[in-house]
This record gives sequence, C-alpha cells and structure tokens, in this order.
Amino acid sequence: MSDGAHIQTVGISHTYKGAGAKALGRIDLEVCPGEALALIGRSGCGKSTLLHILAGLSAPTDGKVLIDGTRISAPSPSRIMMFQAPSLYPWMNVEQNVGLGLRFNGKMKQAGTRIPQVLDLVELGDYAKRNVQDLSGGQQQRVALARSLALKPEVLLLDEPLSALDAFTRHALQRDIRRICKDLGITLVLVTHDINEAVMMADRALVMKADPGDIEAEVRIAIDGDRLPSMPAFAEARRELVAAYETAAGMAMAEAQNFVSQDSLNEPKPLDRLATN
Ligand SMILES: Nc1ncnc2c1ncn2[C@@H]1O[C@H](COP(=O)(O)OP(=O)(O)OP(=O)(O)O)[C@@H](O)[C@H]1O
Repeated sequence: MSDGAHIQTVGISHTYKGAGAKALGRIDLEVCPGEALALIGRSGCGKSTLLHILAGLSAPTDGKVLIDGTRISAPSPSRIMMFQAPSLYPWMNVEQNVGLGLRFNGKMKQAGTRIPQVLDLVELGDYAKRNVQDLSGGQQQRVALARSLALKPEVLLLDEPLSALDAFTRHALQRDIRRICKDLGITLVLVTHDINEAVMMADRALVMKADPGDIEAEVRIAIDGDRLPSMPAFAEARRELVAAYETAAGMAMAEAQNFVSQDSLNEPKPLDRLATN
C-alpha cells in the first residue's frame, strides 16, 4: 500500500493552440496524499483540461505540476487516468486485458500474483477467463479499474468513467472505487457533472467556473463510513454543493438540481439497499 501522492499545481494556466481564449486561468491547488477530490462544473469550464495536465498528458502553457514535490513533464504509470469508455481489447479475455498495463511497462513477472489480487479487489475474481465482450458495461469498467490498479498507481484520475452506466451500477462502482482508493492509499481526482457522484466519492469538491476555467468554490464532504443518499449528512453536503454550484455557474437552484442524478435523488431506498450489500 502507498500513502498516495501529494499533488500541487503552481500557477497553472492553459491556452489551446489556435484558441483565442484561455481554457484555464491561474490555478493553484493542492491534493493531500490519499485524498479524494472531485472537480465539478458546467461543460467547458476546463475540468478535463486540468485533469489531463495533472496526468502529464498535456503541458500547461504556464505554471507547473508537482507530484511529491517533483515537477512532472510526462505521463507515468504511477498516475493512471480512466475515461468513460473502458477501452478493452475484445479479442482478449479479462485477465489478458488486466495484464496489459503490466505488459506495456515490462512488469509481466508480477502478473501471476497481481492479476488475481486486483480482480478480487474489483469483485471479478471468478471472471478471469471470461471474454470481455460478454460482460456488462459496469463489469467492463471494473476490468478497466483492475487494469489501472495492477500498476499500483499512487494517483487515479477519473474523467467521468461512470457516466454511461445505469444508476445502480454507477452507485456500486462509486462506493467501490472510493473504498479501494482509501484501502490502498491512492490519491483520487474525479471529474464529474453529477453532484451526487461528488458527494458519494469525494472528501472535497472544487466547483469550477468557465471563461477562463477557474476554481470558484470549495466544499468539504466529511461523512464517515459508507455514504448513502438517505443520510442527513449526505443531503446536507449535497445542499451545500448545489448552492456552491449555483453561485459558480450563475444558475438558479432548480437548474443546479438537474446536475444531481435524478434516479439517486428519487429512489434512495433501493440504492441504499444496494450500498449495504
Ligand atoms: N483541443 C482543444 N482545442 C481547443 N480548445 C479546446 C480543446 N479542448 C478543449 N478546448 C476548450 O477548452 C475549454 C475547456 O474544455 P474542457 O474539455 O477542459 O472542459 P470540461 O469542463 O471538461 O467540459 P466537459 O464537461 O464538456 O467535458 C472549452 O472552452 C473547450 O472548448
């Protein structure tokens, strides 16, 4: 288990080539080792740009990103990014897909022990030999998660990887990803449009605004143990985040509420049952 990486951005801003306006203004942020941070905001406010810069997939126009005090300039297997599409190879079975990161990084010697470990972590221990095409969307994202975990990352960066899943599957994965990151000491940074998802998964949410992308508000989400939408503390954190979102985006509360997934708002009981299974 790692302690997770300490992430710091120092005055980063970003302008895409050929674009007149800045995508990101000046952003100074810090993520503590093992913390789970959500970046939330309206479309176009720069969430993905910031996440890509944290991953080292693109360089900021100005400023720097420090991981454990060292400036980064490229991607690294210790910082893994997951996207909406699980991007599995359909002609490979589950364990072959999970082993891909190990193979690309010359760590196949670890595959024999590491692959069963991470498949157990994502609760797919019995699926090693299954064809990935026969799995559900949620199970495919679990395979992608296992592939990421196989490399023992210190940072997991999620760019809305659960947004295509149904409410029940999404809720179970939100709970499990948070638990796994806490258990393994992985620093988590999550981009989401969904206020409920931020409350389910994060210790802290940063609300971003656009033109240029900037951090407008910070909301701490201090809920001990399992998080259920029916908990008063969950509802309170959601209210606080909706209010911050409303201010940042300059929208009415009713519109901000639309960024809370309606299924989990309206049907807390079945989701709660699922979360305790
Ligand atoms: N490759 C690119 N070239 C030029 N402009 C870009 C590029 N990628 C993003 N942008 C612009 O930068 C700004 C921030 O985009 P970004 O994708 O980071 O926002 P976002 O908050 O992640 O949006 P969404 O929630 O829709 O994914 C937007 O104005 C977008 O149009």
